[in-house]
Amino acid sequence: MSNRAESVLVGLIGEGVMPSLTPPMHEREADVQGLRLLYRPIDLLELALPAAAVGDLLTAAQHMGFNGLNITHPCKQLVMKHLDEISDDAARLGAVNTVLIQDGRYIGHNTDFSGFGSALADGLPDAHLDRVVQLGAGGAGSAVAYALLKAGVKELDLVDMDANRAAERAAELGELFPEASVTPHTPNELAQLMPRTDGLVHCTPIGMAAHPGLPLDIELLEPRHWVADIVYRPIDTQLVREARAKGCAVLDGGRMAVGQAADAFQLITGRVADRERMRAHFLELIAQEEAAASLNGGTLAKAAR
Ligand SMILES: NC(=O)C1=CN([C@@H]2O[C@H](COP(=O)(O)OP(=O)(O)OC[C@H]3O[C@@H](n4cnc5c(N)ncnc54)[C@H](O)[C@@H]3O)[C@@H](O)[C@H]2O)C=CC1
Ligand SMILES: O=C1C[C@@](O)(C(=O)O)C[C@@H](O)[C@@H]1O
Repeated sequence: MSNRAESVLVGLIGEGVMPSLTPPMHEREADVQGLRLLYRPIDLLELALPAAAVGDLLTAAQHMGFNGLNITHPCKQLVMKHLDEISDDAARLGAVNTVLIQDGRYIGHNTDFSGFGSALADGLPDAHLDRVVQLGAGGAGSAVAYALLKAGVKELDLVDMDANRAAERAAELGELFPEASVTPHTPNELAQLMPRTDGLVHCTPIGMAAHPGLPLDIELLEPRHWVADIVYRPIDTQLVREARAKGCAVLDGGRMAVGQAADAFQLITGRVADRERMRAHFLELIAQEEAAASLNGGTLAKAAR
């Protein structure tokens, strides 16, 4: 038996979270550090609960002695009205993916943006950040764009096939970062944008096992560009492979997945996670998944993200 101060109980609330690699990443890191930590997925689909149940689940988690929660699709905005305190960045970004339960209070943070930010700094330390093209302005893309602007990107070209979404996100981000220029575009403008950019960040689902292929004409990529993909199932997406073959400096999507987990681990446990050790474990898990999928004829697509 142990209490909240002696061991750590964490959950992940969202739809389709059973295949998530975040629980094993936290548990392994805690094991190595000699910390007793259990991390359970709480899947709204399995429980047949609507996204609006997130508030009741927070209360239940508090009653049951949870120390913290990760929150994912479709609850990252919905959860905010149930919180007692929200970090400045999460409030500005308008999304929470980590909730600490402390002294009966709920405190929200966002480690998607901080995880991408540290991934970029660690994985592409020499990347020029004056001008960046970002493809995809959805949920994850919003956190990534926020991180890019915080990292000092001066001109961010936000490209999405949904022109309204690109325009809305660009306007929101432009207000948050008035010193930068954030411009919305559609994919048919990429031929004009790529020759002017330092790097490309990819945040659409293209390249996932369920959506194979390339998100842009690969001829537009030059060896001087750096490329960051956030898709990590598979870890070597076609974009990652072809960018590497061209000689581009490349960041794979696993870096962000590990970054968000490492930052949440630190917030929840108060201990610093060893990111390289966590990444090595993450790559092991992905390799196991990819090997199992190739035995089953490519059903990696079943994994949610
Ligand atoms: N590395 C990590 O930690 C994470 C990675 N992901 C990856 O990021 C991908 C995107 O996730 P979300 O932003 O949550 O999805 P989302 O569905 O909220 O957004 C995707 C956006 O891409 C746009 N889009 C789709 N196809 C496009 C194309 N061909 N050209 C231009 N725009 C296009 C859509 O209009 C939409 O705005 C996921 O599929 C997943 O693979 C997601 C979350 C975390
Ligand atoms: O969106 C994501 C992905 C995630 O849900 C996962 O399954 O790894 C974990 C969340 O913390 C993060 O915000």
